[in-house]
Amino acid sequence: MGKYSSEVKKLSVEITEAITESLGIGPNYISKKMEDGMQVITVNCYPPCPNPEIALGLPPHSDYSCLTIVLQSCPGLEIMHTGDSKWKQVPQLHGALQVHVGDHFEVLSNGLYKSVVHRATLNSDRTRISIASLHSLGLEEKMGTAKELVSEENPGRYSESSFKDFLNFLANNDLAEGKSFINTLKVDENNNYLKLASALFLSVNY
Ligand SMILES: O=C(O)CCC(=O)C(=O)O
Ligand SMILES: [Fe+2]
Repeated sequence: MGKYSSEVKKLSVEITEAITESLGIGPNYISKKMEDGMQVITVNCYPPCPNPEIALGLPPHSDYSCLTIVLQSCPGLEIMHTGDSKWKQVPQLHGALQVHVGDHFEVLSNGLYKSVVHRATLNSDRTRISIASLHSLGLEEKMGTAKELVSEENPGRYSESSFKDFLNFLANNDLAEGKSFINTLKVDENNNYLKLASALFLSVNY
């Protein structure tokens, strides 16, 4: 398990570098912070369920992390397809890892990367085990939107937050009731329109 954790940690830093490079802010934008950041590993065990269609292993949620790497023993992980809002099963490929973007990369990228809503379903005949490795900045380190991705025409859409802020959210909200951390970070769209309108108004007058 120790070897697995350190290998997925290295992988998370490499993926982080590819993501920030794809955003045009360079591969080293937060790679050091991720290297020094938090890694939380959850080992989930879902026993068989005689009526899997009326129960869930884990309710729909997105992870607070920057990114999450999942290894599953058999199918069960489903992701919400943003195009048609339908659940899609993540196929079981021997030894394959599922990587999904978490809330903090949605914030960093100002919404260019979307946090993946996912859930775990149950099987009728077998126990399912999954190992999820969640990678983020340090416990109290705030993740905000990269200032390079914010402009007057494209205002910041999220307020900053840390892993600790998420833990406080979790202490007061039930994910099973559909409460979503990322929704609490979204800056009021109307507020942004007002800012944009007043900026345009000022520049017209100027
Ligand atoms: O069991 C799974 O495949 C998903 C686990 C998960 O979403 C989590 O631990 O956050
Ligand atoms: Fe998750």
